[in-house]
Amino acid sequence: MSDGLIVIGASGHAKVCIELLRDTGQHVSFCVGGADSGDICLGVPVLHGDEHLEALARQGFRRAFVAIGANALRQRLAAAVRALGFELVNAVSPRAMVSPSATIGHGVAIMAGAVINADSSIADLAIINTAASVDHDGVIGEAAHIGPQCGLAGNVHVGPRSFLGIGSRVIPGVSIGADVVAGAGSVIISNVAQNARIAGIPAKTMRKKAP
Ligand SMILES: CC(=O)SCCNC(=O)CCNC(=O)[C@H](O)C(C)(C)COP(=O)(O)OP(=O)(O)OC[C@H]1O[C@@H](n2cnc3c(N)ncnc32)[C@H](O)[C@@H]1OP(=O)(O)O
Repeated sequence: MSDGLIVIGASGHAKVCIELLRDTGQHVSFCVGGADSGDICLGVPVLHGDEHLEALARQGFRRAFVAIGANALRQRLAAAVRALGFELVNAVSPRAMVSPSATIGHGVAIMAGAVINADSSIADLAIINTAASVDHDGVIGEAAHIGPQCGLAGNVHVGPRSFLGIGSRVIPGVSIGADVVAGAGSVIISNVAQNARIAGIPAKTMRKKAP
């Protein structure tokens, strides 16, 4: 069995995650990217195509991290990787502040400067991006992405696969459904239904594009 770690993805998000993993003393052996990925990602050799995962599992690799920004795709790939027998590790910056009473799932990324406060829960595959904060009793759903510099007040719930764009703000007690997209700088002051696309101050449903 190999101690080395496989990162799925070879993009900008993967670069940040590779550095987080290195910061915690972990060695990334290979990235698995798409056909159009480069050959090297931050010094890590890139294999092209998901079919390489099966071969890596046969070679004894057992630990993986899915570094894909797109939420639904990250969730699908994680299921495939787990089915091959890989364990999903976390990439948590030593420069993040994670409360000892918070619960953190598997395959989670928490970037530098992020703060996760008391009794919060961060589900599998969530991303808490650079300098974002999740205050007390927050609940972040599976494969959700809290963008850089977002500020979530206490008791905010974010559903699975939802994305809050950079610099969004959420007042206390708000519940955001699954698969929501909130534009950069949204100020969210009331509950949001699943699949909604919202933006603005205060955040409102975005106009549909003309066909
Ligand atoms: C480390 C990292 O990089 S992590 C990644 C962080 N990424 C982000 O934060 C991205 C956030 N993305 C956004 O805010 C995008 O604008 C989205 C997803 C909300 C919308 O993107 P699109 O679907 O392409 O919408 P589009 O650009 O066509 O805009 C549609 C309308 O919404 C408006 N709009 C778009 N974004 C916003 C916003 N954040 N706030 C207010 N209005 C907005 C546009 O002005 C446009 O208005 P109009 O119809 O009156 O002209």
